[in-house]
Amino acid sequence: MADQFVQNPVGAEPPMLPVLRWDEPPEGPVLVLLDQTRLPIEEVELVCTDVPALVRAIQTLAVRGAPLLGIAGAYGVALAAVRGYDVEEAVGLLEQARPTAVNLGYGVRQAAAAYRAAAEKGADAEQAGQAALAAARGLHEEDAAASARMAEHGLVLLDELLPGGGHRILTHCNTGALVSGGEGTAFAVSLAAHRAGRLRRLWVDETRPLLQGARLTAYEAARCGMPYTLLTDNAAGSLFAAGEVDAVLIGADRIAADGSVANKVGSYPLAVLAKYHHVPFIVVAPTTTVDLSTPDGASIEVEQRPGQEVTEVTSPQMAAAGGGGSGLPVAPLGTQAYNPAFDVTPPDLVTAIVTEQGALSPVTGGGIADLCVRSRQVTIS
Ligand SMILES: CSC[C@H]1O[C@H](OP(=O)(O)O)[C@H](O)[C@@H]1O
Repeated sequence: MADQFVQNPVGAEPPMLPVLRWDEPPEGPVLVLLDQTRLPIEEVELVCTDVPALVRAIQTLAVRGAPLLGIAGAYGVALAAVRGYDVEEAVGLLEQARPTAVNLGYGVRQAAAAYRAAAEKGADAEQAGQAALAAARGLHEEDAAASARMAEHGLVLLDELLPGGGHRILTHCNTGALVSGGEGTAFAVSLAAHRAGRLRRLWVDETRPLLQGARLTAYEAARCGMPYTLLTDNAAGSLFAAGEVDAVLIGADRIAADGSVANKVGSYPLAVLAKYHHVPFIVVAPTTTVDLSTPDGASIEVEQRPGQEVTEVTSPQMAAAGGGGSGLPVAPLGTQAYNPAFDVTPPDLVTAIVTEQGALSPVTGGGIADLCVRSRQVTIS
């Protein structure tokens, strides 16, 4: 099966992934997603014609990753509006679809605000729907631009922190084009290093239990012809001990006002390892991931996911092959499992946060709030 997807030669530059697009076929507007649960074996499109379908796609991680969730949420409001569904009901469903990534609520609120503003000015439903769609398209374009700027700022920081050429970068989960309107967040920095001839190795954590690293980051790195090696999450420590990691690059789902970072579970242990081994731990995220209304890490709601994701190994291909459930048990039936989707890294373990506005230390660099004021003119209460 793996030969359905052949690794590209080093240096390859494939077309952008069709991660998410708005389409208007004769039967009505739709949101078309690349179904990330089917990757890397199959590249399958998922067509959402209504908000419940999009909510299911978000909750099953067919579409995922903080910045992309914001974009999808905004398009979801537009989909409800142009198809004549209850927009306020759609806003509620979308905002609640997943709790941790602040971008989702931000994108939904941006599109909803555009819809309401148009309606208040006398626009009819179609015109107000188009206003929501324009807001979604704007968010999509802004995120693509932010991705490019984060890649630039991140590579400059890597070169400053790691003079002397080939960087060996450890990454966790997936932070590439599959989470973005552009080429991603942390992955985009690694890709920029690769394009500049300064990526010696990309160490890819598999990222149990949903394997975003093995299934998605390896897929993206292979497409781009990057020198990557997959590892089990519990092998990361031995890489640090062997001196094989020059920097850790990860994304974020929510950054609190004190610089605490919520990200895929397993990020916090990497931050502790990085601190112990004096390795830079760098978070790469757009300012839409910063939530100044969340004061600290303890205030971030961490999504708890079904224990079945831990006690079974599953894939859509297994489900399609038939049989009982879609999963292969790896624990006794009835086993209870602890399955937080994220963990929180305190600011003192974060070397730098790179956004589209630049890089700063959350502890010594003037604080994340200062960075966001410059970028989005947010008011600090
Ligand atoms: C840069 S956003 C990517 C971020 O989202 C992932 O979570 P999930 O796969 O559950 O959506 C993970 O936390 C990544 O770092």
